[in-house]
Amino acid sequence: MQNIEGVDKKKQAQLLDPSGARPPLSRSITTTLNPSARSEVLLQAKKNTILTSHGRPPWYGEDGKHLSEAFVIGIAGGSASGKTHVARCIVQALGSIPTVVILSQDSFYKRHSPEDLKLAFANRYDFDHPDAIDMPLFASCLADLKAGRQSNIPIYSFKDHQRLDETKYLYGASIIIVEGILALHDPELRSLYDLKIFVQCDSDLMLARRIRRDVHERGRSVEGVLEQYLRYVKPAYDNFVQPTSRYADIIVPGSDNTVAIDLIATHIRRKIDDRSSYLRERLAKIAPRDLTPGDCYDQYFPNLIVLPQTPQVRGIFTILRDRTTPREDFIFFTDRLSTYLSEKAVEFLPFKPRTVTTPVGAAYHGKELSVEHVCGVSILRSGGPLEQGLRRVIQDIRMGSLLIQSEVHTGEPLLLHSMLPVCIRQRNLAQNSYVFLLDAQIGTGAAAFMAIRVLLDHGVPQENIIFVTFIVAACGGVRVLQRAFPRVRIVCGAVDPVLRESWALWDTPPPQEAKESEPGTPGTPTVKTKQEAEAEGRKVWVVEPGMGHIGDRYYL
Ligand SMILES: Nc1ncnc2c1ncn2[C@@H]1O[C@H](COP(=O)(O)OP(=O)(O)O)[C@@H](O)[C@H]1O
Ligand SMILES: Nc1ccn([C@@H]2O[C@H](COP(=O)(O)O)[C@@H](O)[C@H]2O)c(=O)n1
Repeated sequence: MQNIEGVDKKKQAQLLDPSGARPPLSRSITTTLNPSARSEVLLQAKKNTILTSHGRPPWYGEDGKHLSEAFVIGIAGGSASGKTHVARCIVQALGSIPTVVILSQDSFYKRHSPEDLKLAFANRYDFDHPDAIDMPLFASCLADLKAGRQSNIPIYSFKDHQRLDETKYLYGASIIIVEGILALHDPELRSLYDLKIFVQCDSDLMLARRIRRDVHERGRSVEGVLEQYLRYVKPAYDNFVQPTSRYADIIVPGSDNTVAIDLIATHIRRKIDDRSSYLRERLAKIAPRDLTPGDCYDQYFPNLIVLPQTPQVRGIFTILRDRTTPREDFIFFTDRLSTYLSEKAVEFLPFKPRTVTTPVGAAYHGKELSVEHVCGVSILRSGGPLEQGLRRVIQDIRMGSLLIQSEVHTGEPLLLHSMLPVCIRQRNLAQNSYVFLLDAQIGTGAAAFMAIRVLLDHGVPQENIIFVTFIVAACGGVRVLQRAFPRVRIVCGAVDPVLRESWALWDTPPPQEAKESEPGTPGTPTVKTKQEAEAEGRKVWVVEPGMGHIGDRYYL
């Protein structure tokens, strides 16, 4: 998932964070964009790029299953009738959108043979006939996206008349707008749409627009455009495109169409209900149980693996839990503990027999990893402190990340960004990949829940996911997590008894600073009333005894 694409990278970075620093981690991205800048960005929306304006709220329920499918709109109409324009205007009119993609039929032109290419460059290839489109691939990619799975769609070059070798990875859209001259032609495609639109436009206007666009953007000559138009485009429009207008729920004019677009946006907004529904709070409060480190975890958490509480482990935790521990010691012992946890986690990878010859000529019957793809994914920012340990245990491991941030006032998780390794992005690889998911602690379990759901959407099997974490709150969301995803293993360093709701202020100073400051001087934490904190702060769930904010203590 990408944020606000369709503008150049520099401008995008400025829009996301005017200071040029890393993306804001404790605020919703919407707050950094002024409305007119966002509106401009939405109108420039690139095709085949996921666009999000304020993060993706949970799209699944407590059982871990999808609550609903993406809402799909199919837009057909003649070439240059204004289909893309209508799609972009809908995106803009939707305003605050969770995640939306404009999927273009152009991506699904079939791969052409050298003979086809010769004809294409001589304007003698019929690109407007339904046979020119790979309809089964089009429908299967759309079905994947609609079901919330990732898809790797082809990239097409109009200048080369050819499908390129690379593909475009798409994931996470809750609204999909499909546009293309034959978007309403194929019955399988039609069955996937929740709303069908046909853009009706004068032929002269379409021709004039097409000449201008093809000359400026697609490297064509006026003569070539006219030849192709008369030979193929116009007849195909009359035979295949125009007749599909009968399937449309709404006919939109190809110009002066703002009223129609507003009506459509209102209709879509009504259909998209808010699905976040305070999942974090429910996870935190479901069947709380006061477990202590002495309890038998197996009974409640079949796949929770806790490090043996040896004096060494307890010693490391004592240093990490101590609020006076200086940062360099905190980093050192965090890295030690994360190495220890990673060693434990690697035990769950499959090994196969391997025999080697030792330097003295004897045979040694040992083991080697029998899995092709292993990677790590950190939940940012607090998963970062576990990376060093994993890298020590598996050299050169590919790492990805998921930026999951709490919504300011509800504390609900929002998926703001995902950067996943290729072995997860490609479904055929994901099915055989093992993934170490890293986060510092599991409190309510909301972020863990979302991250696991993302991996499952990509086809990673539950049994191949190993969640590595320092602390789990016994009475938090871990129970729901294990119930929803019983085969996901959770490797942790300790189980803490308490999880309580609290309000954190934006700029709470680190503990050492707070301790040294005199009351009333800058850096001293101010005691606020609940109302003041609510107005200024953000809702957080605190694990006790815990280790404090592990990401802040490690990085700041
Ligand atoms: N309602 C409209 N008002 C003004 N110009 C439009 C309108 N719809 C489309 N255009 C212009 O016509 C051209 C072709 O539109 P586009 O949406 O790309 O067509 P299509 O996707 O149907 O091929 C673009 O330059 C676009 O800006
Ligand atoms: N190599 C190609 C492939 C397609 N076309 C033309 O594109 C038109 C569809 O795209 P729109 O954006 O206009 O919907 C279609 O009419 C094809 O003739 C092409 O020229 N070259």
